[in-house]
Amino acid sequence: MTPGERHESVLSFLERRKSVPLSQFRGPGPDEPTLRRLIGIATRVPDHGRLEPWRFIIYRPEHGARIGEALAELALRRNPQMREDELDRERKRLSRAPVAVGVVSTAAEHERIPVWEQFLSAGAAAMNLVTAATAHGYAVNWVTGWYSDDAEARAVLGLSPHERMAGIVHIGDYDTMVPDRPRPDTDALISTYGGPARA
Ligand SMILES: Cc1cc2nc3c(=O)[nH]c(=O)nc-3n(C[C@H](O)[C@H](O)[C@H](O)COP(=O)(O)O)c2cc1C
Repeated sequence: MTPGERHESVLSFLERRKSVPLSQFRGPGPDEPTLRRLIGIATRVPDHGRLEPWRFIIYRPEHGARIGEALAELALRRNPQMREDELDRERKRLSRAPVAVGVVSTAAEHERIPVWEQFLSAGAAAMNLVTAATAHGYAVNWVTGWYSDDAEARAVLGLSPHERMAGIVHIGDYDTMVPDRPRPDTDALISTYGGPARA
């Protein structure tokens, strides 16, 4: 990267990037070296204080099936009225894609760096993983769920009590381009501000 060097193909890619519905995922998805490269790119994010307040858990479908079973058991304990189709959804949560990567926020109180900023860095890492995997040609979808807000469920997913799941990034192959969803009206989101009015 040199000053002023323009990466037009990257800009054009970012203008078109979109997620693929999980129903369209198929194998084989990334092999281990490719996945590790993508996760390496995910770590290349702004990180105030260089705390590295994130880590990554790789869930392959064979492990995802076992974890899903435990999640379904827990979900049933939380809500004994759950229907069988809902339980089945829990069972399959981590085995719907060739690989799912848990982007874990390890944020902790720090004398100088707010926890909020550490959370944001984990979100940036998750987005970098989404972008990198999409750029590699994979189907990608960033999902969270009730398990992120449930301490026992987080333990089932391999998290320590103080950790939070920023997102589970599903990665696989796909065959069909999906239509884009409506995108925000950027002009409506942008303003300029010159400071408070003087009395
Ligand atoms: C933190 C976070 C959590 C999400 N969790 C879910 C989820 O649990 N279920 C879901 O269907 N979509 C979820 N999404 C949205 C999907 O990623 C969605 O497919 C995405 O917004 C599509 O937009 P894109 O095409 O710009 O990637 C989540 C998004 C974010 C940022």
